[in-house]
Parts: sequence; C-alpha cells; structure tokens
Amino acid sequence: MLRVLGHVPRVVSVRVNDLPAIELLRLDPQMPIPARAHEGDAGVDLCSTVDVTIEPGERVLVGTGIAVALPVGTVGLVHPRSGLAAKTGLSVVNTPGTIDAGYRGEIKVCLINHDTRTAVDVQRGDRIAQLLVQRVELVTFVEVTSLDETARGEAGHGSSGGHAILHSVSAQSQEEAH
Ligand SMILES: O=c1ccn([C@H]2C[C@H](O)[C@@H](COP(=O)(O)OP(=O)(O)OP(=O)(O)O)O2)c(=O)[nH]1
Ligand SMILES: [Mg+2]
Repeated sequence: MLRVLGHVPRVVSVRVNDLPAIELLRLDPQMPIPARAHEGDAGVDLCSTVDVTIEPGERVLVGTGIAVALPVGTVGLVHPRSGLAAKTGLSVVNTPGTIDAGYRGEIKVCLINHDTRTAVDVQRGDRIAQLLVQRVELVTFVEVTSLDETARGEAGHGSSGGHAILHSVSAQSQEEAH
C-alpha cells in the first residue's frame, strides 16, 4: 500500500513564471495595488475609483486608477467577479475586456447590472473585476482561395444540439399543441 507521508502542497506550480514583473502606475495613489485574494489565484482584483449606483439593466464605465505596461506577446483580460455576479447581477459588458500590450491609459471596466429589479451600489475602493494576464500568439494571416476539409466543416451555432433553451422551447410548443 502506498502511504503519503509529510506535507502535501495544495497548490502545485505547473510552470515557473518567467515573465518579468509588470510595470504598474497608480494614477490614483489611494487605490491599492491590484492583488490576488489567494496565492495562485489567476486574477488580481481591480477596484472602482468612483461611487456609482447602477440601475437594473444599466451600464457604466468606471476607472480603476491603474495603468500597466504589459510585455508584447501578452494580453490583459478584464473578467467579472463571480461572487458579485451571483449575488447582485453585476458583470462586465465586454467580458473579458482586452487590455492591449501597447495600452498605457487607465484600465477601465464597463460594468453592467444584469439584475432586473435591484440597483447595485458600487463604492470607491470596491473590488469590481479582476485582471488576468496571459500570453497571446501574435499570428499572421495569409489569404488563400480554399480551406482544408474537416469533420465539422461549416456547421456551427448549435449544430451539435444539446441546448437547454431548445428543450424548453420544444416542450412549450408540445404543450401548446395539446
Ligand atoms: O475592458 C476594457 C477594454 C479595453 N480597455 C482599453 C485597453 C485596450 O487596449 C483599449 C482598446 O480596447 P479594445 O480594442 O477592446 O476596444 P476598441 O473599441 O477596439 O478600441 P480601439 O479602437 O482603441 O482599439 O481600451 C480597457 O481599459 N478596459
Ligand atoms: Mg481594438
């Protein structure tokens, strides 16, 4: 029988991060430096610089007071926070937002309140979204006159089935038929 003795680390690093530390400018010195909630988390949290109330269905562009110089070959992605999304309906309109390597302006977040009834109050300093930095392939494109054949071909947009909404629509139309 195999017995595991001693401490087993819960977070195992699969690859050593060889990117340099990313230069970060605090445009609003009172904002905290974006940080991970836990070691190994994918994203660092971004805070709102403003107090704002977002009515149901409304969107608003808020500043984070942060600018970065991402290395060429990486991209910043602005993702919603799942807790806020689940509890209040707050999300990011263009999720994930794209921060280009050459961008030196303030990172802004286009928030949306998806709740249909309740407004969301965002206060200055609240953690409203998270920034992930990933490597990205800067590919080139070459124009051709035809593409290779594949099993999928041109089928897309639900061609393989398995959509809950289609089941509910077909169940509804069956009920209506009776
Ligand atoms: O959530 C976001 C998305 C984008 N940006 C900034 C950084 C990014 O590099 C720039 C442009 O973003 P994007 O390319 O998505 O917008 P666009 O509408 O195509 O604008 P542009 O014509 O400036 O590229 O805006 C943000 O601050 N937050
Ligand atoms: Mg663009």
